[in-house]
Amino acid sequence: MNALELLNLSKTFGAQKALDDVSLNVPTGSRTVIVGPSGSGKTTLLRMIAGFEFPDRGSLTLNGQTLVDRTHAVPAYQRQIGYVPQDGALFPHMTVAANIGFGLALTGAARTQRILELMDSVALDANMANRWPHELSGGQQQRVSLARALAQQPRLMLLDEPFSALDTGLRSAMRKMVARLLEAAGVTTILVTHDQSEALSFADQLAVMRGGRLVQSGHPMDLYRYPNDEQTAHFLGEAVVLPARIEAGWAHCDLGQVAVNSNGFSGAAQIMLRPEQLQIAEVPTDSPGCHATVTERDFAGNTCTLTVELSASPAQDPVRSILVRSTGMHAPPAGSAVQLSVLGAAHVFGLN
Ligand SMILES: Nc1ncnc2c1ncn2[C@@H]1O[C@H](COP(=O)(O)OP(=O)(O)OP(=O)(O)O)[C@@H](O)[C@H]1O
Repeated sequence: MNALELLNLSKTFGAQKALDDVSLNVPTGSRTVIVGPSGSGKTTLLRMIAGFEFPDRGSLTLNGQTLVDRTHAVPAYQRQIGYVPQDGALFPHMTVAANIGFGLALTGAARTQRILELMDSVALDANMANRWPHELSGGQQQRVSLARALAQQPRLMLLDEPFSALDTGLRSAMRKMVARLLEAAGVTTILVTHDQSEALSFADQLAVMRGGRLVQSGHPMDLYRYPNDEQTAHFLGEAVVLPARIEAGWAHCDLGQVAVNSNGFSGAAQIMLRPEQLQIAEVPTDSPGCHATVTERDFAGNTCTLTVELSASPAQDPVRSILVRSTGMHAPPAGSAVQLSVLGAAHVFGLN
């Protein structure tokens, strides 16, 4: 069942089209991530769901209740939607406890008890209750902001780049903690980010935006493996894109013959492989197979990205340089003669 249904939403600011006919269903209890480059319309969409922005066209329904359509709009404060903005937006003149309890109807001991429960749920120590926002780290401020939003028992939680101010280690720990917490609370969540690895790891539904349009949505693994177009492929990770001739389930390209899921299609096409689908072996150059030379080694600890130059390219317009991922410790150095083989099938653009 869908918690939220967005239908044909459009919004223009002056001459700038911020949202262009966006439709999306958000299943109940899911974690949907909206990802896209800067200016693609993510925040506008989130603010529209929250009720801070109104569409020129389209409608928005939450748990069967129409929040916005041509005839009416439910104001933000009546929507029961939690919103955690990028900077946490804590009230600077209120303590942690007062921030979290801001909208709570409870009083006395019951109020204190509920605030402590909420602090506990976001892993904040009870002795922080009387601190001021400026006495907290970025991660702690985010957790207070989240606890404040959870206190309202929202029907939907909106998170706008909530981890962007945190350093890499804390960011991934916070992401896991928030995912666990929202799952345990059964709250349907929409998170906005421009960070593709964050999007892939947090989402069970991923929606990719570009230029105000929603270009693709689905399970993150499906979008990573089967992107609709080259731009989405590159946005979600490194991609090796090659021209090919497809015939009987095989792509004939600069890597030789590569398996594809072509659904009976034959003809010219662009194919895509992720660098981790390419295996590299150091071999003498006279053995059969696809030969290449390592031209660059980019060491990043546990992984290493190699740029390799193909030795012989049968295509008229050869793709000479491609990326391959290898384990950091055993990656051959620049200048090594190597042989490439492909793991699994390549994706053919234009067939999904
Ligand atoms: N209030 C506004 N007035 C005028 N233009 C706006 C307004 N809000 C957004 N825009 C424009 O609409 C487009 C979409 O902006 P939006 O903030 O939704 O993008 P975004 O994907 O969230 O970007 P970022 O990742 O940089 O936050 C941009 O071109 C932006 O300049």
